[in-house]
Amino acid sequence: MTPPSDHLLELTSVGKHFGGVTALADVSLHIRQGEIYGLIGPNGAGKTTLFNVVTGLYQLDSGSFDFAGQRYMRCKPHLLAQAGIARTFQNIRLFANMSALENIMVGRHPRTRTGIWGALTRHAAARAEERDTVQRARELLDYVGIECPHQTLAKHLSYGEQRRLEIARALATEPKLLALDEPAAGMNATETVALKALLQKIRASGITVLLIEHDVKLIMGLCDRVAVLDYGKKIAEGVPEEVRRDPAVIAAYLGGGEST
Ligand SMILES: Nc1ncnc2c1ncn2[C@@H]1O[C@H](COP(=O)(O)OP(=O)(O)OP(=O)(O)O)[C@@H](O)[C@H]1O
Repeated sequence: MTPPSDHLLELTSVGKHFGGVTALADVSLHIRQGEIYGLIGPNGAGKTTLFNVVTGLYQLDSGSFDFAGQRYMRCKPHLLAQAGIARTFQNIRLFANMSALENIMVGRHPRTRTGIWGALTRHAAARAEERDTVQRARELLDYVGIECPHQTLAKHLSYGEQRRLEIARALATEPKLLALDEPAAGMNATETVALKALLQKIRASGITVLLIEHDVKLIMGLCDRVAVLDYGKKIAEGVPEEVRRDPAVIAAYLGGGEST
């Protein structure tokens, strides 16, 4: 099935189980080109599992997903990265002892052409590509608002800068879809405001964003549409105001102790 042209990602009846646990049950949703799509739900609702399915870390048990008009079944993470899906993780996963610049350069890998041989023999094409990689990494550091010297080790950046560096590394892959797993987790109010502005800038540049977030204020103020998962099922979807008032959503959060 070819999705309508503005559907960048389309999940159809996706199911995923771990032994007796149903992490995703018959989940169908689509994400439109150019929107910020929020995914919320109580702890254990299946949000990260959905991310892991669409980034190839987990294989789905049933259903299908299409990305940019192509069906992906049993696809490896690096192929999905090449297809244009980039992600960050719930816990920061930077190379702590590499510089901020080098962390971003690693992210360019899916888009480089000369490969390991070229790098080892250092022929002209490989040297030109490396210059481009460094240049693009510098631009991305500026783009996400990291102002420290580029050689600063990742571990010496502030918490908010480390989170933004992860986003820069994901952007280095030139994604069509940027999937962010709780990017505001642990941020203070000032850092969250800066993150919100960055995500708006990313959307304005034409990149579609899929966002898991427990900060409901951020989700409601930022997302074009929101889906709510509960016990692996999609219980609501719509514009933020609609979803906020949905009785099933209110019940799920009150029942789950309103962790968000
Ligand atoms: N690798 C795994 N092995 C076994 N069970 C898993 C695995 N990954 C997730 N689960 C289970 O699947 C369910 C959904 O988990 P998931 O991490 O996707 O939820 P979540 O909505 O992201 O939760 P949180 O907000 O706490 O991160 C949970 O019951 C979880 O224990």
